Amino acid sequence: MVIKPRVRGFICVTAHPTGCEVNVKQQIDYVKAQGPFHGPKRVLVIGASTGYGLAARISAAFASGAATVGVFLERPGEGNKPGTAGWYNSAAFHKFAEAEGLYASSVNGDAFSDAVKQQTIDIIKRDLGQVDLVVYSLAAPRRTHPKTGQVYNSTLKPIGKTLRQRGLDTDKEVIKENVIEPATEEEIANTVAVMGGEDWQMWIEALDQAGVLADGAKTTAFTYLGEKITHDIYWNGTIGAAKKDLDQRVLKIREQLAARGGDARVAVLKALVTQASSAIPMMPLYLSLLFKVMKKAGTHEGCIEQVDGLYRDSLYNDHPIMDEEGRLRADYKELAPDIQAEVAALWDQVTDENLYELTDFKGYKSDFLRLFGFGVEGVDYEADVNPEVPIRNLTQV
Ligand SMILES: NC(=O)c1ccc[n+]([C@@H]2O[C@H](COP(=O)([O-])OP(=O)(O)OC[C@H]3O[C@@H](n4cnc5c(N)ncnc54)[C@H](O)[C@@H]3O)[C@@H](O)[C@H]2O)c1
Repeated sequence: MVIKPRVRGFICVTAHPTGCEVNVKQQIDYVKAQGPFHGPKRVLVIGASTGYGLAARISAAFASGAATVGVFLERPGEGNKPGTAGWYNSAAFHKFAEAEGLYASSVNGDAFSDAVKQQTIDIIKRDLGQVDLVVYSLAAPRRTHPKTGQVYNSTLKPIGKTLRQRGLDTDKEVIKENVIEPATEEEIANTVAVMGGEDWQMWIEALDQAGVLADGAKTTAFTYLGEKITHDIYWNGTIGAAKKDLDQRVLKIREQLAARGGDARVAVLKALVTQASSAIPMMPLYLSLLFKVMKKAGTHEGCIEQVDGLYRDSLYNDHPIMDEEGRLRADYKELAPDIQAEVAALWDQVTDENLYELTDFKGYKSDFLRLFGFGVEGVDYEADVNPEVPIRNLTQV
């Protein structure tokens, strides 16, 4: 069948297998071009199919030669219905890894569940014995608590005040004002339950108890801090409350791993177009402006540059880039004062008419479509493709 993009708000409901494969290949080529680094050899990535988690898996495998186990929640193509981008990315990852003799195994299922944790532990025990790095890169809208069965939904709302903020309607391509009412206490708690650190901690505890964490094992979970422009909706909002929970929980996890020479760190990454971030109000406008300013400054980076840099400059570097809170920082180019000042100065000047001139909305849209394998150079989108693409060595839970 011929697969075309079908965009519904901040999601594209179709994905292109060939485009996704080329995207993965380009990321592999990027990390190889940086040369090998002395990193982890056995890696578990939770949230490994798209965005930052996929980049973490690619860099570990193709630049550090690691065997990888990936956990994700994706849907395969069936009949005339395309699968999700994360499915096709993972199929491509497995194919390229196998071609180079790199071990890869994946688990498709709910990472919050006990069943997926157990299955992952069984695979590690059977095939790798232990892992020396666990990357936690989940971004999920809801979580079923494994012990109580309670379902929590996360929200993206300010805390303590109504937020009126400019934003971009990406469908109609017009500037609009978003008015978002403050979150209730329950909404805050629910968002922390989904995107906070409890599940990360549960993973590390389960892995440790099962004896599959090697001596010296490290773990990292990703966060975003941002600057003034994004603070109301992000750092000081519901999602920020969840991210602050990571900062608390990491202390306990660090203590646990440090006892055997390991370490746990929250890593701060820059804002980018991913399936998770496009759902955040005002992010499309912020990102369009940020891309414009960072591209002009020559400091623009994507997921793979960020994460590959995080490994080399911090996670596997004797002199990591670390802030006073003990977080690893890969976001410093975004937060550079001149970059933020320019974005802030342009913020109120953007209109429907000058959108394409003042901002890099063109780049935003193209990055968004690329997430789903569309608009990728060299791909023939008129050609027939089979939406059913198998992932080798996949365990379905
Ligand atoms: N995108 C950004 O701008 C940005 C910036 C800084 C930090 N981060 C952080 O990076 C992390 C990853 O975000 P992303 O933007 O790469 O997101 P993403 O949407 O691209 O990836 C999310 C991953 O989680 C998996 N997933 C979701 N629900 C799952 C479930 N129930 N069980 C198993 N897997 C599940 C998906 O399959 C996918 O692999 C998040 O913690 C996010 O807050 C993102």
